[in-house]
Amino acid sequence: MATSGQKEPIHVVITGAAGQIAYSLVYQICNGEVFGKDQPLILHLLDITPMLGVLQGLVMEIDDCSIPLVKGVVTTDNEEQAFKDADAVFLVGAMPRKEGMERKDLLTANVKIFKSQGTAIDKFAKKTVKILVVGNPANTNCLILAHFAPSIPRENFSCLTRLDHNRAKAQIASRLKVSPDAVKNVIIWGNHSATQFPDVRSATVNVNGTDTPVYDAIKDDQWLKSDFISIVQKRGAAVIAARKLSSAMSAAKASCDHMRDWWQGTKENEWVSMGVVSDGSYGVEKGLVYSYPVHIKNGRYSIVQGLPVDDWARELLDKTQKELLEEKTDALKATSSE
Ligand SMILES: NC(=O)C1=CN([C@@H]2O[C@H](COP(=O)(O)OP(=O)(O)OC[C@H]3O[C@@H](n4cnc5c(N)ncnc54)[C@H](O)[C@@H]3O)[C@@H](O)[C@H]2O)C=CC1
Ligand SMILES: O=C([O-])CC(=O)C(=O)O
Repeated sequence: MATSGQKEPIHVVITGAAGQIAYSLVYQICNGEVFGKDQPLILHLLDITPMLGVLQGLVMEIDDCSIPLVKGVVTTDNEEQAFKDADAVFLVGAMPRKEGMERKDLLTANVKIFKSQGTAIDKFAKKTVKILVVGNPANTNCLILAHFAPSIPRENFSCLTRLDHNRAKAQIASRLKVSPDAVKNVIIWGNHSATQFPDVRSATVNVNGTDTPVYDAIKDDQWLKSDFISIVQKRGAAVIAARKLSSAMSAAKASCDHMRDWWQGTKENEWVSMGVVSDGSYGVEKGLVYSYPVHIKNGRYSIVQGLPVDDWARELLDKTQKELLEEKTDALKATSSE
């Protein structure tokens, strides 16, 4: 029971808790950066049975951080125990890709995890649960999760494209030698894959106190329409080539940005990118998990409407949708054959 004046703890689930992203994620969640400095929480850490010993080490470290907001930690290899009464879920547990692979090469192995976890979330989580899928291929894993959790409202499902969003901001900021927080309203459209469309046609950058369109500030349309897009699309692969492991610190930071904004709201007149269940906006098939620009208020996102789509943009929006439709077919096939 919470003492008077203190909020009740919320139940926060992290899957793949023994892995590398989770190792960077746990502290940021526990210290109040995501759910608020006055929001106590109970952590539910799920991983597969052989990793339970590693989770014990993680719990020792959480204890040793001595963070007042942490009111309990549950470690488990059992999905019912993990998702019971969940308020917020970070689905990180899945195989990462190795050099030379595309994220969709992980589909057959990973999508089964999301069928099983969708079924468990449907039964055991709160109906208000906010779900973020990080494990790749993130959009299609999220689609499968939602498919197997029909009692959870569609707007409670999302996947991570905030890392791509942050990468796009960082590239623009570095080119203009300004701080990344001077760059606003970049968009990642579509799939968290090499077909995504990083779009800065509506983005602005604050230079000497004035918000200026990124295209006017950069003054190099050719770079913005080719190299910039390809750098952001292939950044994950570049990190793997250098580190021999996929992005973890930046993925954890982006996961926290995503959930914090969903929980606490976006700034007035600013949007962020989130993979969400499409309502048909921008000519995308209803039900696909597609990354859009979103505003968030009172814990609910709305897709930013009315942005211009010229022929060049239409082609890029359709190309990434086409890949998602192919992934959907493969994923439904892989999950129906059991
Ligand atoms: N959407 C995005 O922007 C990004 C997504 N990722 C993806 O995140 C996922 C995790 O990456 P890392 O932490 O680096 O991998 P990792 O291999 O270090 O950790 C994955 C963890 O998941 C666990 N796991 C496997 N099956 C599980 C199951 N059924 N239930 C619970 N846990 C399970 C593993 O035992 C392992 O501890 C990968 O699929 C990776 O590709 C990575 C970076 C960015
Ligand atoms: O590239 C990968 O496989 C990991 C990932 O999703 C990213 O870094 O964006």
